[in-house]
Order: sequence, then structure tokens, then C-alpha cells
Amino acid sequence: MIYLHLSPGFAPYGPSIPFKAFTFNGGEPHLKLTEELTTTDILITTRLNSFQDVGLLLVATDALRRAGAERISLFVPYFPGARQDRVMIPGEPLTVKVYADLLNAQHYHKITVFDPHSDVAPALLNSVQVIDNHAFVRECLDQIGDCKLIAPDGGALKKIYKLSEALGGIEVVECSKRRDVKTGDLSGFFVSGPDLQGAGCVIVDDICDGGATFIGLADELKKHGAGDLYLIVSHGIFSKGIEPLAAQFKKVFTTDSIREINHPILQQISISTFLSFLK
Ligand SMILES: O=P(O)(O)OC[C@H]1O[C@H](OP(=O)(O)OP(=O)(O)O)[C@H](O)[C@@H]1O
Repeated sequence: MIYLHLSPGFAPYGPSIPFKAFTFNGGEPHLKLTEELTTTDILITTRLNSFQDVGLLLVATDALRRAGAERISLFVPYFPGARQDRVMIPGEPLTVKVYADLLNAQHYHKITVFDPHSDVAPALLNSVQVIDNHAFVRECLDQIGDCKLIAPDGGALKKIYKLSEALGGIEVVECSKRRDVKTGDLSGFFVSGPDLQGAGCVIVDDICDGGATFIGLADELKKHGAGDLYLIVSHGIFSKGIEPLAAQFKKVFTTDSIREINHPILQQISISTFLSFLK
């Protein structure tokens, strides 16, 4: 197997098939393979953060097939549109299915995703492989030490209990929040259970976007007597930057699945660390 690393600097497991990518003046993505393929078994790695990224992936897949590739797999750790996995308001799209249909139409041998937001994307994809967040969280906890695992909302409960079991039964504290369907605003953070008595607390979740979920919950955890607070998120969008999180958390851990970002309280662990199956 050889790799085609479509996102520069991302997931460099081995040398990439050489190519030149550029955008035409009209905005269309374009790509040209600059050497003949030495094998027909290819793994494409890419971030898919925009339709431009998807466009490049589709033309790259076509170029590979025309150059003789027979078995093409895809590694896309952050699956796009994953949070629009249900239609809450009439008139909205089911975005996760739009992306899944586009990728399924490419007939990839296997599509590998990392810690998807819900079961919906994996259920929609043909030949999918899901990598859970266990190895990633274990590596972060090795640096944090004793702590309680915080499940930020009802949607995270199933995953966090599985994680706790995989990590030897770390105590889970269940929390909840309310998100307004129309505005997306958050309210009503709730921490269950007795006073936390200064215990270190680690919120584990799949995505940090603006961070309101975690900042609101951090306030509530402190009111419940939490000690040092940590945040572990598989996919760091950080659309409002790290600074608001820095006021609440001693350290934030994430991967480079979406982008690279530098901040003194942020530790980014390369996604490639957890992908032994690719070697
Ligand atoms: O950083 P933020 O902007 O606060 O967003 C992060 C939160 O958003 C996602 O959940 P979401 O609220 O969409 O969960 P749901 O799918 O259960 O509604 C994600 O799993 C986080 O919990």
C-alpha cells in the first residue's frame, strides 16, 4: 500500500504519491499526479473541513483510478457534517448523509474515521472502520493522573461508560446541558452526584467548537467543588480560540484532525500516533 496525503503536513505515515494540487481561477480544485503509480493499492489521508477539500478528494480519487489504482481506501478522521445528523427543524438538510453519499459513490475499499460524533455517519458509510478515542484519552490521562471522567451531556454517556471500562473503571460523573434547537444557545448545565471535594475532573468529548459547552460546565463543576479541570476533545475546531478555555482549564488536549494550533495550555497529539493499523 502507498499513501496519497492530500492535506499538507497531515498524517505523514510514509512518503506520499507525488502530486501537484492547485485551484483554477474560477475556484475549482485540480490535481495532477506527477509520477506513475508503483502499486494499485492506495490509502488517501485527508482533512475534510470544507467542500473545497471534498472537491479535491473527489478529483484525486478519479485521477488515481485513471492512473490504474484498483483498491483505494480513505482515512478521514473528522467526518464532515457529523453534527447535522438529524433534521430538527423542517427545511434543514441531513448534511451528514450528503457527505456520506458523496463518499459512498467513490466505492472506497474502506473509510476510516476517528471518534465520530454519533453512530449516524458510520451507519451511513459503506465499509467503514471506526477508531475510538480510548488510546488517545489514555495517553492524555497518563499526563494528568488521578481524576474523574466527566460526561458533558446525555449524548456522551454511552461512549464515556465504555471508555471508563476500557480504562479500568474510572469514576464517571454524569452532567447535562440544554441546547435551544432554534438558536443553538446553551443553558441549564447540571452536574449529578455529591460534592467533588477538590477532585481533578476531566471532561471528555468528541468536538470542541466555540467551547460554550465546556466553559458552562466548568463553572458548574467548580460550584460542585471540582479541583483542577482538564478538557480532552478528539476534534478541536476552537472557533472562538483557546483563550476562553484557558481561563477555566489547566490543560486542553486534542488531536490535529482538524488543524494545527499553538497555545501554551493546549497539547495536540498527532492523529498518526493512534493509527497502528496503517503501518
Ligand atoms: O464547543 P461547543 O460549541 O460548545 O460545541 C461542542 C459540543 O457540540 C457537540 O455536541 P452537540 O451539542 O451538537 O450535541 P448533540 O448532537 O447531542 O446535540 C459536541 O459533541 C460537544 O458536546
